[in-house]
Amino acid sequence: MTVGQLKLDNVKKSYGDVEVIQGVSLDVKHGEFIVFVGPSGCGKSTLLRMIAGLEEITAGDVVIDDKIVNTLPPVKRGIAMVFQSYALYPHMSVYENIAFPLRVEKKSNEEVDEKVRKAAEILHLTPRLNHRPGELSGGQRQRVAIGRAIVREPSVFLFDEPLSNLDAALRATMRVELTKLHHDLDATMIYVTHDQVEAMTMADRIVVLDGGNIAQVGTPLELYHKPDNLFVAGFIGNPKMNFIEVTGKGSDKDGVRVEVPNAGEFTLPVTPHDEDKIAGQKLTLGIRPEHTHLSEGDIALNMTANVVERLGIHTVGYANRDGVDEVFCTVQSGSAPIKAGAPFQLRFNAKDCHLFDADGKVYERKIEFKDLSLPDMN
Ligand SMILES: Nc1ncnc2c1ncn2[C@@H]1O[C@H](COP(=O)(O)OP(=O)(O)OP(=O)(O)O)[C@@H](O)[C@H]1O
Repeated sequence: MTVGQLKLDNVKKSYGDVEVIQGVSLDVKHGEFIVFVGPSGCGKSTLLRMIAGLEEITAGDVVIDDKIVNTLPPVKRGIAMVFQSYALYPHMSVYENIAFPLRVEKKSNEEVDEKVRKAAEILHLTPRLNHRPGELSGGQRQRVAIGRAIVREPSVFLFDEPLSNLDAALRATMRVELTKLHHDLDATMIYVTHDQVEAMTMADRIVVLDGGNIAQVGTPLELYHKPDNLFVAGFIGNPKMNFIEVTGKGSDKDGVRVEVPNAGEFTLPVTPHDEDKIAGQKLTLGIRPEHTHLSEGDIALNMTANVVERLGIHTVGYANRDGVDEVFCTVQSGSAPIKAGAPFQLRFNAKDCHLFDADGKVYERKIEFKDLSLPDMN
């Protein structure tokens, strides 16, 4: 049996009449780094707590290493959880904080010492073992909390927004450290965050949750380039994908014809899933900011820039479309010629567009984005 496998089989959770997890199924393989992401209230923490055994499940099964654990208490599930608040004991040394779960299990002093020192080495805490938590930085405290999880040698690590109390610079450093730790431990990790940069940079696969349902599961680049629906398209990517309401005109072998208000009719290279439901339908065109240009592109929109953010590596412009109630975002590298308050023409190509039906479901693109075929970084 391989350890570190997790399976969720149609798990549900209700509080009274409200179903906050509405039937989630997921297979996690040994060694995967899975990130649950989604807006506040979508059920990320509840799902994680159901896996941990901190929350009863209303229906379905949680299976860890081939064993249904629905009714097992947290300590018997082979998991270890790291929370946003480090929950360290202030009067104990770093050593004793890390040792704590082993002391509870009445392990011998030799075993405790071996495991604590090994964890401290992995986490670069060896020089701090005699310090109290109050003498450590936020990042170091979070590493102590992770050390306490490591010594238990769990099948699955669960993280609930572990970096959200840290400042931006420390978060970036800890992201890299956690990714390395995942690699060094070869452990299965489930990580909850509302920060999509954390999700994109750390995950092998991301689970996007929307209102207690899985909106899509995939590698970061799959979600970025092939979103299944409007929700995922709008959630993954910063700055966000631009959306324009368009009217369906029909379809042929080249794709779906749409009318873009104040710009004209264009054929987008996508495959309709329901040919009858195109003409006259309100559809949504999506275009990523980095696919917009100032000089080239089949589709041209007249805009007025309102805010220009110069970030050095690139410039982000926010603009209103003349005569249409939309705010557009564009990204250019180098020094962008658009100026706040000035009119300009924003252009993009039909081949770079995504198209979503009236229910928000994507029409499959006929052309794949190239970098989707990049080899996996792991
Ligand atoms: N004990 C509870 N009783 C009733 N409703 C609850 C309880 N715990 C959570 N909920 C509801 O369940 C839904 C999901 O909550 P959950 O904390 O899992 O969301 P989340 O995605 O982790 O959000 P956040 O990012 O804000 O932490 C929310 O609508 C919340 O109000």
